[in-house]
Amino acid sequence: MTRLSELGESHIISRVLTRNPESAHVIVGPGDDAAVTAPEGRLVSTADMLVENEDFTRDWLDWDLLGRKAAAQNLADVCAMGADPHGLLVSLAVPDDTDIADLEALYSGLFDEAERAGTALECTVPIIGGDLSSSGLIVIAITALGTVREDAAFLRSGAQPGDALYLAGTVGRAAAGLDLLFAGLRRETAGPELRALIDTQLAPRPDYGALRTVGTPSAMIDVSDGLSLDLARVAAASGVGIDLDRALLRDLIDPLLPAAEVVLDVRATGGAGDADSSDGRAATADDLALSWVLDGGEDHGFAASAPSRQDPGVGWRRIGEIRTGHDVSLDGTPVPASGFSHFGK
Ligand SMILES: Nc1ncnc2c1ncn2[C@@H]1O[C@H](COP(=O)(O)OP(=O)(O)O)[C@@H](O)[C@H]1O
Ligand SMILES: Cc1ncc(C[n+]2csc(CCOP(=O)(O)OP(=O)(O)O)c2C)c(N)n1
Ligand SMILES: [Mg+2]
Repeated sequence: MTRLSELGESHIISRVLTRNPESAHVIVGPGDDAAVTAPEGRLVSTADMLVENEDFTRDWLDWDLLGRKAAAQNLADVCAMGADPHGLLVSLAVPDDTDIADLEALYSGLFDEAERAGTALECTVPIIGGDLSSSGLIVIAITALGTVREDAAFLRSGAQPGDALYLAGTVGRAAAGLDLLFAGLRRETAGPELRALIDTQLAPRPDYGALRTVGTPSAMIDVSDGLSLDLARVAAASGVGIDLDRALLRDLIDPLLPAAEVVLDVRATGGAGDADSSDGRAATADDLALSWVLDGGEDHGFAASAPSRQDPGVGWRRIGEIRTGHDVSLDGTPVPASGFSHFGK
């Protein structure tokens, strides 16, 4: 083991960046005061961080998966705007006794996810810079840049009554994985079905390719905080109501039932269990699975509205419709916006 405190900063940076892909649009990459790149079209920028104890715990830390998650949550935001990712700025604070091998694993996860997005969208996604600091708690803050053709960005504000509502990827699986982790399960010991849910929490895999098949959506959002909260944002931005169809959510709910049984069992026997769950009162496996699907966001599924006559394209499933009004409902019954919020409200 070699601790970071035994190495110099520039040595650490060059070690972790050995896999950084060559990219024609990068004129000056990591190593100068700032990066110089050549974007084509309009610049799209977003930032998202992962903070120890808020977004993950040391207890279930896997550095490679943490890197994948950090890249995925930023790339999902850029791509949900309809943009091609252009590059990542990676700012990192870690304890100075961190093993360099762990940091290399983190960057390997970042590069793997950036490559997955690049393959889906036919572009190269390099790391163009960042910052490194020492801290008791691990914090990874990424700024992702992308480019989009003039007037081609997908916004939250264009949904129209009568449009259909579609989802690419999943919702609820990462929330199920989180409750399994809080219930004491670990990916190393869980069976394949529950392990897949834990893996979605630890390293979500957004369906970037679906953003190529979507055609022209009237509105789009990356579901990071849960359908109930994120669709309420679309409803507010578009001045519409949104009705989810429970029958169309069945394919998302049913695969979560075994995990819901496990979590309810652990809670019933007084184990850890609901340290962070938003469902509070779920009494049955079906209620709990539904609450994961409505309020669980970290899968980074994409929700989009489009005229219902428009073919939804490969990777998209219909989950509801846009109507007049201003709230989100499930089969006509209002759904409270109780997705995730860092400050509790
Ligand atoms: N500290 C901040 N300073 C400025 N803008 C911010 C800050 N935090 C969030 N925002 C902006 O507020 C909006 C909502 O943020 P957030 O809920 O994190 O969005 P998302 O779910 O897409 O990541 C975004 O446009 C984001 O850029
Ligand atoms: C230890 C721990 N507690 C709680 C959560 C749940 N959680 C943390 S962030 C988040 C939502 C998404 O994160 P956010 O920073 O809001 O992403 P953004 O909306 O900005 O993309 C959820 C459900 C978690 N993953 N790990
Ligand atoms: Mg954010």
